[in-house]
Amino acid sequence: MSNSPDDAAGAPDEAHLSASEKLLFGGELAYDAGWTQHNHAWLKLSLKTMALSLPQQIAVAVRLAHQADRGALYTVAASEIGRGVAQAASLVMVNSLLVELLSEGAMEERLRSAMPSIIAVGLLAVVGSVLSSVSAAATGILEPKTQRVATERYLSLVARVELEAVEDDDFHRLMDSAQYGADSARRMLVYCAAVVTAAISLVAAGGVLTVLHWALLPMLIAMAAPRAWSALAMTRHRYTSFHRFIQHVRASQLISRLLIDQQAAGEIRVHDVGPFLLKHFRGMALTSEREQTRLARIGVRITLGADAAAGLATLTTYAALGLLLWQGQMALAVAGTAVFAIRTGAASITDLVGRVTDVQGEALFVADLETLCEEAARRAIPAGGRDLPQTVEEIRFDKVTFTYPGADAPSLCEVDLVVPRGKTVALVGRNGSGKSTLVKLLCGLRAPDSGHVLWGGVSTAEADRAQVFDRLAMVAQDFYRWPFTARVNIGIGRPAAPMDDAALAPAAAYAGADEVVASLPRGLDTLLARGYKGGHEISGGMWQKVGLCRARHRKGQVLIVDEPTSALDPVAEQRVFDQIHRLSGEGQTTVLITHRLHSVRDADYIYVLDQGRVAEHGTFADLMDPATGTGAFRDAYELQAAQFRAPSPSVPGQPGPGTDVTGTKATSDGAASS
Ligand SMILES: Nc1ncnc2c1ncn2[C@@H]1O[C@H](COP(=O)(O)OP(=O)(O)OP(=O)(O)O)[C@@H](O)[C@H]1O
Repeated sequence: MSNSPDDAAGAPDEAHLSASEKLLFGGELAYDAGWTQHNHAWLKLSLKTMALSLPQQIAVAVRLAHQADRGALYTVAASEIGRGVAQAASLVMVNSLLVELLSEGAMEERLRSAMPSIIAVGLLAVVGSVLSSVSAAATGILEPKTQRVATERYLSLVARVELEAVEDDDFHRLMDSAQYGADSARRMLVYCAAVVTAAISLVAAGGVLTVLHWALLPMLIAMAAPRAWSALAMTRHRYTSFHRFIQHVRASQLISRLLIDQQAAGEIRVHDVGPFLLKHFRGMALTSEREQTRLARIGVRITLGADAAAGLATLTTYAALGLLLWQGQMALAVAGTAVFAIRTGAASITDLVGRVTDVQGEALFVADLETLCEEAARRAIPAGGRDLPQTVEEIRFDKVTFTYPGADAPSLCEVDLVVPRGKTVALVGRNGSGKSTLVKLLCGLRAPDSGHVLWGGVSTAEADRAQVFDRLAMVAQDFYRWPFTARVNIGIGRPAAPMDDAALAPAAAYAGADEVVASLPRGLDTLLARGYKGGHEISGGMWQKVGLCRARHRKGQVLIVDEPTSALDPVAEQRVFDQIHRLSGEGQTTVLITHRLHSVRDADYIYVLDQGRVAEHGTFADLMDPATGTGAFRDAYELQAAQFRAPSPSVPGQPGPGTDVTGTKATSDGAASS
C-alpha cells in the first residue's frame, strides 16, 4: 500500500487504465475542469498545514453565515459551545458522583449524598440534548440561507465581468470550480459546528484526565491516535480512489450514453457498433470493480492495524490504571471517572479528525469561491465613466488595433471606420477577417490595444459602458437561444419592460416572427426548449426570426446584425434585408455583417475587411467602379453573381461553386453561405 500522497493521487496512472480506455480515449477520460486541480492539492496537505489553515477556512464559512443570518449563526455557536461545556461539566459531575458512590458507609447514605450529582448529570444530559436540537434547528435555517448568499454573491459578480474574462480559460476554470463553493460553504457550517463540539469535548476530557492524574492524558492520546490515523488514512484513500474510480465511471457512462444516443443510433445498427461498445463498457466496469476491491482490501489492512494498536494502547491504559489502583495511588472513583473521560476523549478525537477532514475537503471549494469573487470584482466592467452625448452623431474607429490574449497576430490592425447616425454600414470580408471582432469593440465588449473607438467623441475605454450598452441592439451570429418561452425570447431584448402581447406585437411582426409564433402550439407561451414537458423545437431559420425580433423589440439607437439571414429561406431573407434598409430610412443606425454581397447594394457605406485591415471602403457604386474600387469587393461580387447565373455547376466552361474573397460558397438557391 502506498502512503505517499503524490503516489496516491497519481498522475495519469497507466496501471489503472483499462485497455478499453487506452483504445477509445487514448488515456484516462479526465475533465478539463477547475475542480480537478484539487485531486492533488488535497492530498498534498500535511496534518500541520491542515491545522494551520483550519481557522482561516472556518472564518470564511462563518463570514458567509454571518451575512446570511446573524441570529441563526449566534444560536448555532451558543448551542454548540453550550453542548461542549455541558459535556465537560458532566465529566466533573460523574467524578463527584463516583466519589460519593464509592465512599465508605451505608448504601442509602451514599446514594443520598450522591443524589445532587445524579440530578446534575441527568440535567446536563437534558441540557445537552436540548442544545443539540436547538443547534440542529438553527443550522437547518442557516444552511440554505448561507448557500443562497454565497451563490448570489458570486453570480452577481460574475455577471458583471468583462467579456475578456468570460473568454479567458483560466477564469472559466475558476468559475467551474467555484460553483461548488456555495454548496461546500453550506456543508462546512455543519462540519464546523461538529468541530467546535468535538474540540470542546476533547479539551474537557483532557482537562479532567490531567487533573485526575498526569499520566492519563498521554494514555488517552495513545488510545485515540491509531483510530484517528486510520480515519484520516481511509478518508484519503477513499478520496484518491474516488478520483481514480470516477475516470472509469465517467468513461463507462459515456459508453452507455452513446449506446442509447439518438444521433448515433443509425450508425450503431448499420455498422454493428453495439457489440464493440458493449465489450469496452464491460472492460471499464471491470476496472472499476477491481478498484473497489483494492479499496476494500486497503480498508481491512488499515482498520486491522489501527484496531490492534488502539487495543494495545487500551490494554496498557487499563493495566496502568489497575496498577495505580493496586498501589493505592488512585482512588477507585477517580479510576472510574478516568475510564469515562478516556472513552469520551477517544470518541472526540476520532470525531474531530473526521470533521476536520471534511472541513478541509470543502474548504478548497470555498477558497475557490473566494478567489472567484475577488477575481470577478477585479475584472468587472467599471461602473460609471464619461457620459455619452445625448445624440451620438457618429461612431468612429481611430487607428484601432486589437489582439486577442494569447494570439500571435492582431485580429484588427490600424482600422479607421465611421458609422454615421441613421445610416447603414455594411462589413464584408472573408471568414476570420475580423468583422465580429470589430463589432465587439464597437459595442465596448472589448477594448482596443491602441487607437480609439469613439462614441460621439467619447472613447469606449472611458465611457460609462452602461450608456453604450443601453443604445445598442444586437443580433450576434451566435445569438442566444434562451430555454424559455417564445414570449421571453422576444421580450428579453428589453428585460425590464412589460412582456405582454401588445408590447411584443410590433416587434413580432418584424422579420416574420409573428408567423413563427402563430405556428407554435401555445403561441407566445410555448416553451422553446426541447427535452422539457411542453417544450418545442423550432428550426434554425425560425430562431433567426425570433432573434431579429428580439433586437427590434430592444429599440436600440444602433442595431447590429451579424449574418442575420444565414438560416433563412430566400423569401424570408429578402424580407429581412428590405426591413433593415427601411429602418435606415426611419433614421435607425445599422451595422450589417453579411456574406450575401447582393444584400449590401443598398447600404450607405461598405467596409471590406481583409486579415484585420480595411482593404477598401466606399459606396456600392464606388467599390464596383474599376476607377475607384481596388477590385477586392467587385471580384467577390462578380463571383457570387456568376455562380447565381450559372445554369449548372457541372457545365464545362462555366465557373463552378468555389470559395471567393469573402470566404463564401454558392448554394443551390444562389445564396452564399459561410
Ligand atoms: N475569442 C477569440 N480568441 C482568440 N482569437 C479569436 C477569438 N475570436 C476570434 N478570434 C480570431 O480573430 C480573427 C477574426 O475573427 P472574427 O470572428 O472577428 O472574424 P469574422 O470576420 O467575423 O469571421 P466569420 O466571417 O467567420 O464570422 C480570427 O483569426 C479568429 O480566429
